[in-house]
Amino acid sequence: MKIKPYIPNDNSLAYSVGVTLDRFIKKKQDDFPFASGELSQLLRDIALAAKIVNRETNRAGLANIGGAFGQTNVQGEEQQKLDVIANIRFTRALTKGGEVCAIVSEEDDEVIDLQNNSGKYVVAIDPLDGSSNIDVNISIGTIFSIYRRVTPVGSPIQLDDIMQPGRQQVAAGYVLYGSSTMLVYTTGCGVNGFTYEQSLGEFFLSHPDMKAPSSGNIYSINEGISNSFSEGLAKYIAHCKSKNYSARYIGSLVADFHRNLLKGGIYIYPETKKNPSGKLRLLYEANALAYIAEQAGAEANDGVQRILDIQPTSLHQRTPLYIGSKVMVNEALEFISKKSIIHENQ
Ligand SMILES: O=P(O)(O)OC[C@H]1O[C@](O)(COP(=O)(O)O)[C@@H](O)[C@@H]1O
Ligand SMILES: [Mg+2]
Ligand SMILES: [Mg+2]
Repeated sequence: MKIKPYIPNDNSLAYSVGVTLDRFIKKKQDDFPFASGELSQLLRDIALAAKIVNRETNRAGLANIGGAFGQTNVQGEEQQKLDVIANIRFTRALTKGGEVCAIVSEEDDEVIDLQNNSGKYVVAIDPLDGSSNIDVNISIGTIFSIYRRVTPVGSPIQLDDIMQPGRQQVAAGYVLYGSSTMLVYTTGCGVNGFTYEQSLGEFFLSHPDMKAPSSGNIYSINEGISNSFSEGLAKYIAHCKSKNYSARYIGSLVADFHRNLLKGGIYIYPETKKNPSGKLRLLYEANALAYIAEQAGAEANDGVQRILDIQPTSLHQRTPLYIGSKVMVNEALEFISKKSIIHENQ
């Protein structure tokens, strides 16, 4: 009996489909000799829920799952049916996965204690980002942050497990339900993007080792709230216009962030009269994207400090957000800090 060594056949008839997310996670796990596989499983649980939510978003118009749910969440925002569906799907997947002890969700007033004290991880999640765009078929997303609990496994969860600054994330990412569906995440060793191949039901590595351009010519801000812009910010926006930068604003944070991460640009949601601390939420929007941004060579700031250094004090606290290409964020910060100082001295 003859035994022959396997020689990869790169015959174009059977082109390689690429690296699946599962295989990528496994390989990354092998890079960490002490890895126990729990974080890998947690990432798989998130990918599974993302596939289900992707299916729901794709058929939202058909299956009567578009539109309002008829309740408001703790932010006072009217919940969309898909907000609620996505919240159930992610919470269920994380519960069944068994790696998580607590969840902080945009759609739940309180911390969800999964009664699973053996769970090592805490997840903060925005199940459906860009809710105002659900019914008009514009890209929407999911945002997630993962922390290792700080109290001993087996003991009841404590506030310290939840109120961790963003720099303590062990993983973070987002799902973009757009013209294609992508999952982009980091575990602190760079950022990788995976595209969902619907017919195979698999995420495949499509954007390895993503790096943000250090600068760009895209600025993303809701100019409809310009009455609230500080003098410095108004000057910065005028500066962007004087440089003929392109204004791009989808109104879905994940989609605006993703575009700027690939092409170079800055996304700004400042403090406003309506939201003196900004609109976006620190624990399940800003922290995750800030971790991704920094891992891709970009930056994220609240106008004064690095987002990842903010010590959380409440579950649904908001923060101003200046995020994107390094040069552009620093330029914007210069404008806003300079103006306010001048203000004070006058
Ligand atoms: O309509 P506005 O005020 O510009 O706000 C848009 C921002 O609000 C959000 O929709 C808030 O997120 P949610 O949809 O998860 O509540 C962001 O995605 C988006 O960037
Ligand atoms: Mg959101
Ligand atoms: Mg949301």
